[in-house]
Amino acid sequence: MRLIIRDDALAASTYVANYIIDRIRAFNPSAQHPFVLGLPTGSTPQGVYKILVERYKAGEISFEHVVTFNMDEYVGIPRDDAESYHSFMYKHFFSHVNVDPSNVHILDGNAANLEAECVAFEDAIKAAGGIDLFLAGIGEDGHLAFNEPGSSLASRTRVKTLAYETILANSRFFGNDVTKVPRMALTVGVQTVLEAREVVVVILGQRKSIALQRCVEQGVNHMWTLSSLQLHPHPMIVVDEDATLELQVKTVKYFKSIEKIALEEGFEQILPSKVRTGIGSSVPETRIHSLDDFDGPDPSILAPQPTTSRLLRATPATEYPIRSVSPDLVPDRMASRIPEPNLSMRLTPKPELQLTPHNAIKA
Ligand SMILES: N[C@@H]1[C@@H](O)[C@H](O)[C@@H](COP(=O)(O)O)O[C@@H]1O
Repeated sequence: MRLIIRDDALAASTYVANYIIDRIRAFNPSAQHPFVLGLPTGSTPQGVYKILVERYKAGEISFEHVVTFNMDEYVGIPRDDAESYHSFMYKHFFSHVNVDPSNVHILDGNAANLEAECVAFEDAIKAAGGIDLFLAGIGEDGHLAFNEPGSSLASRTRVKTLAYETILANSRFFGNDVTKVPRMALTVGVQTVLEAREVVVVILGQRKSIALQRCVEQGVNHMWTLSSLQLHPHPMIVVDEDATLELQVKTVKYFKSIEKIALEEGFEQILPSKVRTGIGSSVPETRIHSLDDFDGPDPSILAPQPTTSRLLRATPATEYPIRSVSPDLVPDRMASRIPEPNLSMRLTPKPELQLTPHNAIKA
């Protein structure tokens, strides 16, 4: 995991926007081989969207061949409601850049069959070749998308009941009236996020600092679903100083030193090589089970998915660049490292030559 710490929200957002732009440019997307970007909503990513829009307007990046998948959407509020995630995305991003509307995928929280909508969303991700970079934010309880505490770490896109804390936190967008906040949402699952080739999470402000601490310094735990990122091969969390308030000083120092050394060595992040190089490289075969694959008696029950990414497993491990080869540890006995003693230098004389009271009298 990489944890990038910047002084403030603007610096953190700038880092993330530049990072996404660099990735898209390096990928060199085309209509046949578009860059697939997962996107979040919330107040946190607004700074990133603002910078992406500015850079687009300055002619520095094009989203023409970028396919997008949004993480989540409320159930039951009209698509054109000011607080729907459809409205959010068009207001903050899509209406300002050259994303092709047919490349935009946002879950429909008003679909007649919500479960079928979720299955179709997973299928659309699969058809697009999987997500290249999933950008995300988190809730104060460490939720990723709407994967609330207790969500299965093997979950996929589904209907989710919102935790009361989330309803309370999001009521600020609904005139601070908790009764106006939708109780349900459609959300990608934890496993859907983990299958992206790269995951970048932005965390800003003191109110997210406990969640960051739980997810970075403690173990993988379904009560803090962001912690599942520890299972991903290429996760990056970008934070401002305030978000680090609950971290140990040594954790902060460690991640800062890692970034410094990486920069000195001339690289920022090593990625799976072939899958990242865009045009000309083959996209690994994606095998994600869907309801169609299930031929048992009850199609609503899917076999548990493994926690490791099928997409990433599709790429042979040898295609991942290796930073350095660490020599194997050969266990040895400490004694073999100690030179043979020089007997003439012994501090304790030979016992037989030692003058004891007994042989002193004899002498
Ligand atoms: N479903 C979204 C999450 O994807 C988002 O990360 C979270 C935090 O939002 P904010 O950035 O406003 O704190 O809000 C909602 O719960």
